[in-house]
Order: sequence, then C-alpha cells, then structure tokens
Amino acid sequence: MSTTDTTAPEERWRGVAAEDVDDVDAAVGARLHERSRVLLSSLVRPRLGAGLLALALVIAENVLTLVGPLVIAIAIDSGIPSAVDGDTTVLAWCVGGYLASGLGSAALRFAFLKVSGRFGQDILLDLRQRIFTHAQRLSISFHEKYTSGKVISRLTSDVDSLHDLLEDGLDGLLTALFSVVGIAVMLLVLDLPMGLMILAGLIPVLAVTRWFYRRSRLAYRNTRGAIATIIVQFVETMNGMRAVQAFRREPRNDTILATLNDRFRGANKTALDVMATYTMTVRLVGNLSLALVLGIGAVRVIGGDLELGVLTAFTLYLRRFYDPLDELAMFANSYTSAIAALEKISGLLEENPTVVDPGSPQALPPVESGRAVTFSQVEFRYADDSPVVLPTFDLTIPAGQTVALVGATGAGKSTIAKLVARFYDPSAGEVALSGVDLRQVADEELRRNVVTVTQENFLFAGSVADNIALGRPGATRPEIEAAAAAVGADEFVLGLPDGFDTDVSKRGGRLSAGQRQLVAFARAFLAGPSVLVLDEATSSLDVPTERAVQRALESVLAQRTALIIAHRLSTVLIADRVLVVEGGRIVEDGSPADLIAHPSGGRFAALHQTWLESLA
Ligand SMILES: Nc1ncnc2c1ncn2[C@@H]1O[C@H](COP(=O)(O)OP(=O)(O)OP(=O)(O)O)[C@@H](O)[C@H]1O
Repeated sequence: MSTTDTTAPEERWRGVAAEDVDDVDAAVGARLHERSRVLLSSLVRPRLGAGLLALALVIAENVLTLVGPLVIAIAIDSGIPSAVDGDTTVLAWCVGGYLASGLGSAALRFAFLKVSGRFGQDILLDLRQRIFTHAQRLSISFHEKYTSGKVISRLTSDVDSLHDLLEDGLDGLLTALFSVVGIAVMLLVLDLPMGLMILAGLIPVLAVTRWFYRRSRLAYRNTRGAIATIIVQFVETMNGMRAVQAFRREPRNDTILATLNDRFRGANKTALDVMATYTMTVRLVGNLSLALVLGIGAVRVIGGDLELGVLTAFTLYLRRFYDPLDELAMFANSYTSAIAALEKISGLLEENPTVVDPGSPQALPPVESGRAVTFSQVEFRYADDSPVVLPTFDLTIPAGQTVALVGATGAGKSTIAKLVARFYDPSAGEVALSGVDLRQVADEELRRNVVTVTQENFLFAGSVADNIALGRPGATRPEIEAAAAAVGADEFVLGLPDGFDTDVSKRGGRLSAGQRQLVAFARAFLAGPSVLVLDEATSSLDVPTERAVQRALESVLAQRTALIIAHRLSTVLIADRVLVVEGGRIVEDGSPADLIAHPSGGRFAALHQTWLESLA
C-alpha cells in the first residue's frame, strides 16, 4: 500500500496502516471505530435470534428481581400489621411471592447464561475462523511485512478481548441497563419527590461516564498495542531461538522485553487510573444518595409522611441502583478494550491479497509433460517504494527445458523463481505458462503445475507419509513409497522408528536438513508438476545423496520444464541451458558446454574454471 500524499485519506488508513499509530486524529479514529462496528454487527447479525432470546431472558429476570423490595414493602406496611391483627393472608402472599420471584429469577439467570454463553462462543468461533482463513489468503508480501507475531496477537489477545466483552461485559450491561431503568421507574412510582432527587444524582454520573468512555478508549487502545508488541517479541525470539542462543542475544532480548513490559505497565496504569476515578465517583454519588434518602426518609417517616416499608424498599432499591453502575463501568471497560481489538482485527481483515486468484480463470491447454514459461517485458520490485530488483527483461523457456540460474548472492535468481511460482506478480509485464498469463490461471491449477522445492522445506505435523502425500492429496500408500524410493529417500525413512508412519514433530522423528530435502523431493516427485523449481534444493545433501537425487531428477526432468538455482556447479551441469544473472539482468545465456567454451572467457567459464581448480 502506498502512503504517498496523493493517496485519499480513507485509502491511506486502509488495512493495518493505522495499527502502530498511537494517537490517530478524530476523522481516522471515527473511520476505525466505524470499521470495528461493521465487523461486530456482521458477527452478531447471523445470531440475532439467540441474542434477542438472551435479551428477553435478562429482561424477565430483572423484572422478577425488581419485585423483591416491593413485596418487602407491602409485607412491612400491610402484611405484618394485618398479621398482628390475626389476618395472615397478605403476609403469606408476600412470602410466597418473594419465594416464587427468587426461584423464577434464578431459573431465568441459568437460561440466560446458557443462551448468552452459546451466543458469545459462536461469535468467537466465527471470528477466529475468519482471521485464520483470511491470514492464509493474504499474499507472501503481506506476511513478510506484518510478521507471524502480529497475526498471533490478533488471533489470541485481541480475540480474548472480545471474549471478555461477550462473556462478562454484555451480561453486566444488560443487567445494569434494566436494573437502572426498572429501579428508576420503581423509585418514581414509590415516592416522586425522593425519586426525582435520586435521579438528579445521575447527572454527575452521566458526565463522569462520558469522560471515562473517552479516556479509557485511548488507554485501552494503547494497552492492546503494547501487548501485541510483547507477543511479537515472544514469537520472534522463540522462532529464532537457535540464533538467539548462538549469538548470545538473551541479555539484549531481556532488555527489549523489559522495555516493552514497562510500556504495557504504563498503558495499564493509565487505564486502571481512569477506571478507579470512575468507580470512586459512582460509589461516592451512590453513598451520598443513600445517606440523603436515609436522613430525609427518616424525618418523613417520623412526621408520618412516609411509610417505613416504602423507605425500606427505597434503600434496598438504591443499593441495587448504584451497584450496577459499576457493572456499566466494567462494560465500558471491556467494550473499549474490545473495540480497540476489533480495530486491529478489522484492519487485518480489510487487507486484500496482492496476488489475486482470477475471477474467471483461463484453463491451461492440455500438455503431455512440460510447459513453456515466458517472461514478457517483466520488471519487478518488492514494494512500490523499494528499488527495482529485476529491470525489464524478456525470457522464453521452452517446454521440457532444464534451465539453471547462476550468479552471485543477491543477484535476483530466487526472485525470478518466485515469479514463476507466482508468489508475487511482476510490477510490469507478464509471466506466462503455456502462453497463459499467470494472473489468469486458477490458483489450484497453478499449484498443481508449478512446484517449488527450496532449502527451507517446511514439514507439517504428521507422519513422513502425510508430508510426502502433500504433493498429491489422495495418493495411495504404494505411490507415496514409490515416490520416496525414486528420489532415494526410502532408505533413511525405513530407518526411522516407525518408518513412513513416524511422526515428524515427535522425538525420534525429527529430520535433518538433508532428510527434509529428500522428503520435499519425494513430495515434488509425487506431485509430478509440469514445471519444477528447485531453489538451492540440494544444498543440504551430501555429495553421494545429491548424486542419487540428480540421477532421479534426470529421469523426472527429462519430460518437464525445470528451473534450477544452485551454487554447486555439479548440479548446474545437468541443465540444458544456463542463465547467468548479475544485478537482476541475464548477462549470459547458453548451454553449459557453449558457455564454458566461450572464446573470450565469460562469467560462467570463469566460474567453471574456479570449480575445476577446487576439485584438483
Ligand atoms: N522479500 C523481499 N523484500 C525486499 N527485497 C527482497 C526480498 N527478497 C529479496 N530481496 C532483494 O532482492 C534482491 C535479489 O534477491 P534474490 O533472493 O532474488 O537473490 P538471489 O540471487 O536468489 O540470492 P541468493 O543466491 O543469496 O539466494 C536482493 O537485493 C534482495 O535484497
């Protein structure tokens, strides 16, 4: 995404762009808020029925709870005096009524917790799934910038914030809202002047609530940002543990984490201070109101202007009136925290893949074996604002040809390979497979046709057989074993504790870098792609194993198009054609024999000479 001044403001803050900005201006804040609200409502809408049922249950529960003090007032003012006179009917009704309302409200609470719990869990499940699916769809270029730590922080701490809101916050809000409204009505009905006096106390409470909401929103946004950076630091350290220990980076990492922890503590302190001020003000107003009601009420009871039962009911209601306001603060607290988290999550969900699957893909023409790869007027840079890595060039690799790319570190060899596998789209021009622009080829078809083996070779949790089968889902066991045998991987696999069933993530199943490469070769062999890209794919193999793989490759590559990047010249010599890359440009192009025999001694000839001397 470009951040130049010509970009419209709404575009400039699209996606994750505002994530690391602590203090965004009001217009941007409003846009982020709106984006979170839209996400929240898209999560709630499909489950509106369950949400409304929870609402109905909590209203019913609150109505029953409200009846309690009223029944007590009637019992004190009519029931007990009548009972003293020998008529216990009213008192019996009051006791029975109180009991029934108590049982009813308990049952309704039980039902509410079940319905609202399910409602919340469904939303969280949906959100987690959306984040995960979307993150998997986003292009490599996004993940290179955004890092896995940040995605993990979205999936964990941010989803947790929404969990807190749905689990406790919503219950608190609904209970508080209905208690406050219901009790306000009861107070006005019981005694209008005293009711009005208490409601006047709400004015400062509303003012402080507004203040609290504004301050805490910023504070919680900062706490979310701080916890995200801590998670990122954790994930990066754990991922790079070998380098951390090899280069003794532990003390430096400790210092970085201590700084981040301090920032988190500071952000939390501000949030807690705001919360403490709010709770204190609400409590203060509540207690002052209660003292006032007790004083004025007592004077009026003595003067015969107010019944004792009504005063009792008033004080009971009053307690229940201000306590839920604390809950309201808790809700505002989890709401602001969840909105801050949703801002970030919605930003991630707003990011679009830069490498897009075509809407109406073009089928590749059927072929027997390999496919031609063509680069037409291709230019490439990794980002709009980064330098050109591959200046404009044309290149045609005919179907079935094995091409080796050689050149110094950083010359651009892997970049060319990544364009063939469409991990990136060219900045200009087109890369085509069998004459079809890769941008028009369905992702599934592309992955079936172009397979890359690199030096990293990630293995997924599961057995060795599962990992080979990734090449062609649905392959039978004999096919998997035959693929392993073809690349010479069967010998070491059979030596593992459970052979092909050995779990590669368990102790005893861990594979060496070379063994992982052999599994990756078996995977590629099984996939049988029309274009095979090998990027330093044999770099971790010992010389005899590399030879064995090469022999296997020669039969595989005979029919397929292949792009080989290797520093070992022994690997390069099996190619039909060699391209020497320098500073992103192809500076030599020919068969290995022709280039070696270059009359004025070209770059490849020089490389070959050095290699021969190293063997001597
Ligand atoms: N993800 C990336 N983002 C930005 N620049 C990159 C990225 N990957 C590579 N580059 C840059 O592109 C240039 C070409 O890199 P490339 O990986 O294609 O080189 P290479 O010839 O394959 O090198 P090597 O032999 O070391 O693998 C380098 O200058 C590198 O810094």
